[in-house]
This record gives sequence, C-alpha cells and structure tokens, in this order.
Amino acid sequence: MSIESYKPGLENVIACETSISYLDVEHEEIVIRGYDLIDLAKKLSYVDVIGLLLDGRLPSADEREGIERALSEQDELPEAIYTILGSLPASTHPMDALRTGVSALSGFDPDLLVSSIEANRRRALRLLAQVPQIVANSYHIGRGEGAVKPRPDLSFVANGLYMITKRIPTAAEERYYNQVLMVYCEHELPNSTFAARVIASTQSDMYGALTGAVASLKGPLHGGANEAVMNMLLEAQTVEGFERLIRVKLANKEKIMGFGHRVYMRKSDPRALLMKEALKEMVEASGDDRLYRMCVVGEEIVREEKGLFPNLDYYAAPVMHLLGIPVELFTPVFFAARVVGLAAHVTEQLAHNRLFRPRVFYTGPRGYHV
Ligand SMILES: CC(=O)SCCNC(=O)CCNC(=O)[C@H](O)C(C)(C)COP(=O)(O)OP(=O)(O)OC[C@H]1O[C@@H](n2cnc3c(N)ncnc32)[C@H](O)[C@@H]1OP(=O)(O)O
Ligand SMILES: O=C([O-])CC(=O)C(=O)O
Repeated sequence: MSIESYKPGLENVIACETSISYLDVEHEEIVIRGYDLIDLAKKLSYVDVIGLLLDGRLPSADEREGIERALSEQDELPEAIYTILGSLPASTHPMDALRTGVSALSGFDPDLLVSSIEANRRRALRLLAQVPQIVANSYHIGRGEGAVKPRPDLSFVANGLYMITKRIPTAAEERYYNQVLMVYCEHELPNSTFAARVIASTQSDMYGALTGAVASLKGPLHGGANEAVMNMLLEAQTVEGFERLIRVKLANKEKIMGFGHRVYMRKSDPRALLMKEALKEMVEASGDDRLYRMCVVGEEIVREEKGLFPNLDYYAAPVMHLLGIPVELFTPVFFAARVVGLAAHVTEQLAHNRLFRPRVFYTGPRGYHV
C-alpha cells in the first residue's frame, strides 16, 4: 500500500459528502445550507436555524412556532436523569456529566428501535429540548443546589440562559445568547462531528454518536478552549497582566488558547469577528470595557508575534462570561448549541451511509515468533 495519501490529522482530506455546511475560507463565509452563518446569526433566531439544519430550509413563521412548541412539549427531563446526575461525585467535570446524561437519555427514547429520518428528527428535537437542562442542572446539582426547570413563559433561547443563571434574561441578554448559540450551531467537519459520523457509520444511533461528540468536544484543542481562554483572562485581571501572561506563554512556546484553527489557519474566523462586535457592545453598555481591551491587546500580540488570528472561542468566552455563565459551563453550552448540527450530520450519515474504515501506516516490528 502506498503512503503517498497519508495525512496525519487528515488535514485537507475530504472525508464525506454533505449538503449541510461548508467553510469557504477564500470568501470568508461559513455556508449553512446555502446561507451565510453570520447573516443568519445577526438576523434570525436559533429556532429558525434548527428548522434550517434539520429540514433543509428556513421555516415559515408557523413552522417556527411549531418547532418552538415541539421543543417545549418535550422539555420534561426524565426524573431518572436527575437521579443519575445527583449520584455523580461532586468532582465530576460538567462535560463528563453531560456525556453521561446524553448517553442515559437513549433508554427513554419512545422511538428506541426506529432509525427513520422522521424518528431522527423527533430525536433531535428531544435532545435539543433536554440537553440544555442537563447542562444547567448537572452544574446546580453538583453544587448541592436544586434543579431549575424551563419556564413556559420564556422562549427556548431565553430558557437555556435562565436555567443556567437562575435569572430571567433581559432582551439584550437573550439576543446575545441567541448569537452565541448561532455561532456554535454548526461548523462543517470538526473533530466532534467527524467522531459522530464515524460512530453513526456503523449504523449505531444518535445517542451513541452524540455521546462520542461530547467526549471529543471536551478536549482543549477543540471545545474546551473557550474555558481555557476565560481562565487566562480571569487569571490576568488587567490589560497589563494579560499582555504579560501572553508574552510569557509565547516565550515558553506554549499554545495560546483561542488562537489558530485547522481550516482557517492564518485567516480570521468570521464567528470570532461577530463575537468581538457583541463583546464591544456589551462592555459599552456596561461602562466597563476592561475585558474588551484585554482581548484586543492579546489579539494584537499574538498576531504580531505568531501571525495567528483568534478563533470563535477567544471572543465567545468573554461574551458568555458577561452573560453570567459559569466558566465550567462554556463547553457544555457549546455542545448544547451544536446538538442541532450534530443531529443533522448523523441523520445525513445514516441516510447515505458508508462505513468509515481507514488504513494505517504501520511502523511496528514484524517477523517475531513465539
Ligand atoms: C471552536 C474550536 O474548536 S476552534 C479550536 C479551539 N482550540 C484552540 O483554540 C486551541 C489552540 N489552538 C491550537 O492548538 C491549534 O491552532 C489547533 C489545534 C486549533 C489547530 O491546530 P493544527 O491545525 O494542528 O495546527 P498546529 O498545531 O500544527 O499549528 C501550526 C503552527 O502554528 C502554531 N500554533 C497554532 N496554534 C497556536 C496557538 N494557539 N498558539 C501558539 N501557536 C500556535 C503551532 O505551534 C505551529 O507552529 P510551528 O509550525 O512553528 O510548529
Ligand atoms: O471546525 C473546527 O475544527 C472546530 C470549530 O471551529 C468548531 O467546531 O466550531
């Protein structure tokens, strides 16, 4: 076998066909079923994008209402899931609790043995409705506090933030949280989506595929980077402190979390630019622009020293912080937003399946005998 085609990390390898999304780096556009993600994020609700990703077209006003209603009808998290979350040690990482919760949901699926496109759509909506509750309540329960259930008088988006912060969001907070969900909703074939598609390709199910995706997303090279960014900002506290911290890390040849990207490489991530705008607006409204100035200084230093640009996580982290989301929940929120993209990919994989089974470049010994 020739090793000509061997690419460690599969960089630039086309691994599947999809009509869901595409990163058009040249034109700085994230294409989601034909639309520009940033345009969608500025103008529409996350619930519209649920329709777009699951059904392939933007919903009408009636259809959007139908999706919102379906989400609220299915948002009753089984009591047993609360019991499972409550039995985890307090030291459990929220992404591990989330992985356990998503996995445990499979047994409660009323469509358990059905793998049709329609059953997967219902499954996706159930997961979209229930994952935000696992996210918020694994955190509260882990701290010995009571669970917070969604309120029927709040929108799907507002409920996601309310259950985390225990505060009804203002209209502005709901708008920024909507943008956070939008920028995280779908991004072509990152490690977690690939993991989900690889699992689905054995004709396994949506729960297994999404459980694998949570595990993938936890890593700091992927979803875990948003928490790492916020921890740096909190540690540094001031603009001068952040400048010092970044310079020390660069001098020590450490990676700076929130910078670089396998696909964008040395170009801007369009989602980071949108989150930067949101952060600017938020600090202007609050009258304290320190966090924004810290981020801008960090961005300038890393660009000058390494020629690298921020990825989404760099600016989404401070936005989530200002929305009152605890740092430990940044990556779980990323997953809650990504459920829709993952569900679309798993459904597509199952509908046009080809088992993933690549080969290796063997570097071990041969010819041994016992
Ligand atoms: C939503 C998301 O999941 S976005 C990704 C979030 N992850 C992060 O922010 C973690 C920090 N970034 C990184 O580790 C990387 O940029 C990745 C993992 C995202 C992409 O990595 P790869 O495509 O494998 O690039 P790779 O790590 O080989 O980097 C290429 C070069 O840029 C450097 N580089 C890349 N990212 C960074 C960084 N964040 N800080 C410092 N240097 C970096 C590497 O050291 C390497 O330099 P070299 O050629 O001199 O050795
Ligand atoms: O595309 C990637 O590799 C990672 C990423 O930005 C995402 O999942 O949003």
